Amino acid sequence: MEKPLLHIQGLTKSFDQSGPVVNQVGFDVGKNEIFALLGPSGCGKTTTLRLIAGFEHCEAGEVYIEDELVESPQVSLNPQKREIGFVFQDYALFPHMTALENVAFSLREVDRKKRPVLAEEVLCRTGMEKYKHRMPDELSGGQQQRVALARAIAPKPRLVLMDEPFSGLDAMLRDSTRKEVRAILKKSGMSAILVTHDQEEALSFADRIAVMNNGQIEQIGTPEEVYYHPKTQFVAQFLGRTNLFRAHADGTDNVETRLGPVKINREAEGLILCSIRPEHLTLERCKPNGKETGIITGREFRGHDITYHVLFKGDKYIVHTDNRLLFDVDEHVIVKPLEPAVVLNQKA
Ligand SMILES: Nc1ncnc2c1ncn2[C@@H]1O[C@H](COP(=O)(O)OP(=O)(O)OP(=O)(O)O)[C@@H](O)[C@H]1O
Repeated sequence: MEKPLLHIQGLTKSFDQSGPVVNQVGFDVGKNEIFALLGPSGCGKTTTLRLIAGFEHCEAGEVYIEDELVESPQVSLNPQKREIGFVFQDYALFPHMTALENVAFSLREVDRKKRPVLAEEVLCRTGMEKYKHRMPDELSGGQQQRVALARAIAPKPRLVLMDEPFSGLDAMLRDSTRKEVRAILKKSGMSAILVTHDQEEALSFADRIAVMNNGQIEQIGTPEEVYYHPKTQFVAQFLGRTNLFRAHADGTDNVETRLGPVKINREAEGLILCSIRPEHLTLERCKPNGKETGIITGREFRGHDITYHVLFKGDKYIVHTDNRLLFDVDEHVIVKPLEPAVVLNQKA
């Protein structure tokens, strides 16, 4: 495998006696890779980003950029020397400078005369050349964010760090800006780390995701891996809706459950906790048969798909179907798995 651009191991940081807020964090980011740190508020994402940037100092662990040690308890390379670009939630553009001046300002290392030409070229790449003479308050949120991105990538940093860059935008603009920013980063061959608490954003924006909880990484994988093959209950629940159930496994990849026999994604033994996504279950209409049938207790119609809430043999299930499977509340159904359930790791 090609050497990673960024390598982090055992990174640990505490602010006070209450224990580490970043605890033994380790991951790699490849060249041209977009990586996301995803987790709930307060789990340590921003602190991890600030440690990479050099705005905080760690008490244990190491950060390497292109094999250069930039952060450890003994080493703390000046943030400017790390060659990192930043994009924050509040854009942080200088209000008294035009878009072009904002971008040119980031090119302090470049000969003064060449700055406007280079700045214009980068604004062009982010589709903002038309607005180059506008002041930040004459631009929409999405446009300001694209100028902020142009400013971050203009000096050709080794890595771009983005902290909740889209959360100030409304839903429609957020989607389109996200797509554009991803395309710009990919076209420029940049590596980036996105910090977000929004799972949909991480799933659609990143090549790989690290799911963080309580200062630690619970799982690293592609969007498909973390969504469809969560390793822990936290990852299963944080990445979207899911159905959890316990079962006794007998060393095979089949378990007997109240749904009947269910396939699991690996051989297991003993009491196990499993997760199955709502879209991996389906419903079949049936005649009422006492406790053997389920009943639809609720439905959420969302146009292209429908989510049903089902009570089946005393357990509640969420089942997600396309809009051709129509049931009414109180109808009798049975719940059937379409895909194997995922066996979760359980903490001892
Ligand atoms: N300068 C600081 N001094 C003391 N505690 C801090 C400091 N910065 C962060 N913390 C604490 O560290 C923990 C992790 O914060 P951090 O900002 O890294 O989390 P986060 O996952 O980015 O959350 P959010 O999405 O809310 O920003 C929190 O409990 C926070 O209160």
